[in-house]
Amino acid sequence: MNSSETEPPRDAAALPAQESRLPQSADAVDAALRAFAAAAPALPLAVAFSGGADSTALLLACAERWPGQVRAIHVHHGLQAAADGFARHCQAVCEARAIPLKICAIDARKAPGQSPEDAARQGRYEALTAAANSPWVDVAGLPLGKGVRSVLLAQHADDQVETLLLALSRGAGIAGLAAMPAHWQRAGLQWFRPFLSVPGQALRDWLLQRGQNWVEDPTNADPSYTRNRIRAQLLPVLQQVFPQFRATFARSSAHCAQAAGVLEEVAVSDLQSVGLPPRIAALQQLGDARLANVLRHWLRSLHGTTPTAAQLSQLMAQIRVCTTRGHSIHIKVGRGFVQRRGLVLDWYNF
Ligand SMILES: Nc1ncnc2c1ncn2[C@@H]1O[C@H](COP(=O)(O)OP(=O)(O)OP(=O)(O)O)[C@@H](O)[C@H]1O
Repeated sequence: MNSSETEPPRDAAALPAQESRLPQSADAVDAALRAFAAAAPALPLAVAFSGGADSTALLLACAERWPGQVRAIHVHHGLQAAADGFARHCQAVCEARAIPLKICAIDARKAPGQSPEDAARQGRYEALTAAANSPWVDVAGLPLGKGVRSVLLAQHADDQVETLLLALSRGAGIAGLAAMPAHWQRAGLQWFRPFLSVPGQALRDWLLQRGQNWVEDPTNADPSYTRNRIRAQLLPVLQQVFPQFRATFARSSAHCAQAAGVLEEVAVSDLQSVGLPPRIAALQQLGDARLANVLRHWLRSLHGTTPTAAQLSQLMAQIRVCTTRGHSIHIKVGRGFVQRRGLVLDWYNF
């Protein structure tokens, strides 16, 4: 969810006629949940519950499938006036179904150089991790034991397409075009996105079928966010020109995810051979693509920084011409500098 003013929860009964149609696409929700259940996620699980349509559908679908094994975590960003209303809505949904809920208030102020969305996302992951890992009580306040083992996020097929288009617009490489993973592990938890194959409209249809309301984040309609412009302007055109775009774009992202895995393996092995810190003579033995790959990996995995395309190509050019003892290298890269120290490259920042 992004920011700003409030809107009352939407009631299925009060929706305009055209939104009340119930196409077969709601079946996509059940199919996705069946596929997710077949992967036997570790229980109990928690759904990251914003109160919006997507996570409301995920929470209810999971609660139906795993009664008594599902919890909800709502992060109160405090960023917009509507935040109290979102939290109240989450409370009401969970109380009605006896789903244990934790509401975590965070102060998602951005650090210098960070976007407000990144600050909110980072704060949200930290809060979700802490809430998931700490003890739970049921709705009557009785202990339910230690933390949950899996956390579920409700991003869907349209979100995945938006992520891919945003990556393309930045000129991202293979790892960026892989878009969002459906499963990963972090901080002792399994994280899942079970709805990545489900169109956003199917989730809304599924909720309407059940007469379940949700909160509409007013910032989702704010055209100053690129993601919102993609949703409002680009996706309808894609739908007309490439009706299967959700599935085919997802397939491309899956190919990229696989290729990114191979590149990572090659980078790990090349970094082992060039050594730490990387030896210049060993780097010079690599072809351009592998040199770029291993330098990116070195900078990201060891120094937590990503070079721009221009910085990387400048660094590579310097490595190539570094053939004399007196040749110095000192280049701004990401959040720091790469410099030559004798036979090796060093990275430092202030
Ligand atoms: N305030 C929040 N508290 C808990 N989980 C959240 C919160 N905001 C987002 N999430 C989780 O992260 C996912 C992606 O968030 P994003 O902001 O992209 O979507 P959203 O518009 O909030 O989705 P939804 O329709 O579920 O509200 C959500 O589907 C939800 O699972």
